[in-house]
Amino acid sequence: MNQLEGSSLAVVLPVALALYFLASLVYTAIYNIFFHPLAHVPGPKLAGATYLYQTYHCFVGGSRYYVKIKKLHDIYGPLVRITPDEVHLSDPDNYEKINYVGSKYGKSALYDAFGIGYSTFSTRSPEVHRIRRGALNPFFSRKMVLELENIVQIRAEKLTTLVKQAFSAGKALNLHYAFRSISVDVITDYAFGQCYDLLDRPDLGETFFDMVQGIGPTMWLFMQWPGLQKIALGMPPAIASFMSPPVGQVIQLTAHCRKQCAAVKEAMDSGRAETRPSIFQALLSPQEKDVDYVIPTVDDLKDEAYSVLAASADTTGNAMTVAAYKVVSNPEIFAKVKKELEAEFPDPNERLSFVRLETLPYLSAVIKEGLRLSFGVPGRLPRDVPEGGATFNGVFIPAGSVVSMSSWVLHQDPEYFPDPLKFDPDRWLDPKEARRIDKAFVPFGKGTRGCVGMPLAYCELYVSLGTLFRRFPTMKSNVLTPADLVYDDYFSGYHPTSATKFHVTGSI
Ligand code: HEM
Repeated sequence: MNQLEGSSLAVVLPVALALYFLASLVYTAIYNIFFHPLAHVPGPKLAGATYLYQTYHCFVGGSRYYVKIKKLHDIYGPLVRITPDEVHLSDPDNYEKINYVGSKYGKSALYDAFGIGYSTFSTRSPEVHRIRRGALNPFFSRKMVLELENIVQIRAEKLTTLVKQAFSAGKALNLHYAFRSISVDVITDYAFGQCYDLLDRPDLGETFFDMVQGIGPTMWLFMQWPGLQKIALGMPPAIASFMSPPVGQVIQLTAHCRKQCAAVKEAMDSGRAETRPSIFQALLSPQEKDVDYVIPTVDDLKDEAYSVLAASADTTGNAMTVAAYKVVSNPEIFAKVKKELEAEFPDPNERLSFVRLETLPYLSAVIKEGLRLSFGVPGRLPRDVPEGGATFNGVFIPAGSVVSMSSWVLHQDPEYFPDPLKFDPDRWLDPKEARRIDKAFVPFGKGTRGCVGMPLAYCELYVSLGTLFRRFPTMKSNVLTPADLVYDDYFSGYHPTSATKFHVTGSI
């Protein structure tokens, strides 16, 4: 081959590859729009044609595809095709058709993007999930939460100390981070038997939470291009951190979880007892398990630990932040909360027990509004349609397609929540109305795949908020704008890094 032929090949080859790529993109788009089994579902043509539409909204302007999806429902109705293979639903009547106990709807391929395939959270098959979830359930049951309530009470006392220290020094306390730290300290103490003690750090865990938030975008990246995940996570940590700090952080956090799991397994193998049963010990023990239960390896356990940590931190933190901010910044609501708490707990320094706090109707309504407007997981929860397909609002969706619903859409449905963005505890006070609107209230999901940590989350919310409101009745908050309270969706919702964080000031 002479030099001329070599150089023309160097030009022709990339052009040919580009043309091939373009042609296959056009071919796929035409197929998706006109011949795909979901071609009959309404929605923007571009969203049905290519995944790049979703990618654009997940990366540009914060990760806010969930906001766009709600707007698409206003245009297209209760079913919207949001990717070539996925239909988003907005009618609350459909929620329990998908999310019921014993549901045959498995989790979609999106869950592979988390890279924690063994975890109960990411397990896609309903059959395998039933066995894994069965092993996890007893550890997070209400009974167990009541037995281990002291773990939460210790953090409520620490929070009291932190507020007192800040107020007596004339300083503001950053509750945004303090609430998240409570959540991580509780779960690491409760489930791992080894507390991270973020509340004791001078930055209240800010660096830890910045790291967790930094991991977020990689999830969308791996979802869009799954091949990247194996390459990225297989890299030596130092190289990964150099090439992509967030991927380095994923590797670092998983390595940390793995180390904890290995230490417990080693202790169990050598017959050393833990001071208190941990989730690892429970999962490694064959007692009271399904006959098909397979004892997990250390790597499997690491997936479970990582998922429980990630699932609990910002979800609980967001709910506490929204509830507390809305109460403290609204004197009328704050006055009602204080009156109810003072009547039940005349001595502000007594321990406010979870079961007594739960009986207070107004505080309970405040917590429900906090959960409603913090949205739990704001984005969609995608599920594979099982064999036989399914019909939603008269539209048939074939098996193998993905259907999804989201709290962001349901929690703002005006038929259930008039003036939806108003923080209005009163809407929960009439028991008949509360039962009606409960249908569209899904912060924890529902059914078989609903949140396993719900009893623990409620305990944290009641005890931390009840204690704070009772002991600091004159505290004031800084002012947050809607832009400070919006979420970037990385499955958990994260306030943008540039957002002003929730602080309180006051005197003691
Ligand atoms: C206010 C706090 C919380 C909210 C709003 C929340 C919300 C949710 C939601 C919506 C799901 C369903 C996710 C899906 O379908 O993919 C879920 C699942 C899950 N949550 Fe939570 N969560 C909270 C706290 C916790 C805590 C404290 C834990 C700790 C144990 C936890 C552990 C889990 C796990 C392991 C799953 C997966 C369950 C399964 O697939 O069987 N969550 N959570």
